[in-house]
Amino acid sequence: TQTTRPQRILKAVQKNATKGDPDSVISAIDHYCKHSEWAMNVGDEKGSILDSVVSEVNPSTVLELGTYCGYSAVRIARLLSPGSKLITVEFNPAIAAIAKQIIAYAGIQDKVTLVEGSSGDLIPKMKECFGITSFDFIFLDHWKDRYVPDTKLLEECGLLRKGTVLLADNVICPGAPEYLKYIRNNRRYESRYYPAHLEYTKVEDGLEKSIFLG
Ligand SMILES: O=C(NCCCCc1cc2ccncc2s1)c1cc(-c2ccc(F)cc2)cc(O)c1O
Ligand SMILES: [Mg+2]
Repeated sequence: TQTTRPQRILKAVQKNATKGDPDSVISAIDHYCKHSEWAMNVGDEKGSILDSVVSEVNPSTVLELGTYCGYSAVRIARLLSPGSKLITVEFNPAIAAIAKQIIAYAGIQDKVTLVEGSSGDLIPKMKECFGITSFDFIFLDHWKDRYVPDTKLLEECGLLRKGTVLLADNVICPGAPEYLKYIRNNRRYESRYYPAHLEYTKVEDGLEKSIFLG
């Protein structure tokens, strides 16, 4: 019977990466998606920008919206200091099951909590469920039309603090025009665009970094 793309990505990790070595997991996924089949991981070009922003912020609490196969969760968690936590939200249970295995294979499962469900339902429960007061860093990589409502929800739930950094993937392709309009015209945020390309392609894309000013 036919396997799914996430299952094939997990197989490539198990075949080509070294257990407990996050960098080899990242390389194995990028190699597979460059040479075998495209997949919607943030990829190596935008991933390097993600790395630099995470390293600069050095966050203790991270929220990722949109786990997919766990590629960006591994990228982020491998850079976190001991005691820091990444909470990552995935909508699709079958995909979440693969991501959990890839995160475990990389050996960074102690830093990552993968939650299944929709961001709109889960964000209001973050404080009570995970004892989070606020997030230091948020990576938006889920449904592009959820970027604005979920940013507003994070504000309303008091999950942003002065200096919280939001980094949004795909603001050009597939695109998040309402998000760019919202965040760039909002005096409570200081935003900067990082031009790049859609993962594993020459198509224009980029990341929008926004600092919440309180
Ligand atoms: O849709 C994308 N990513 C979201 C997947 C949706 C997963 C979730 C939705 C949801 C809702 C509520 N709460 C939790 C979640 S988790 C996505 C798509 C492309 C792309 C680009 C060009 C193409 F031709 C075709 C696809 C590239 C990317 O980098 C992406 O991130
Ligand atoms: Mg993306």
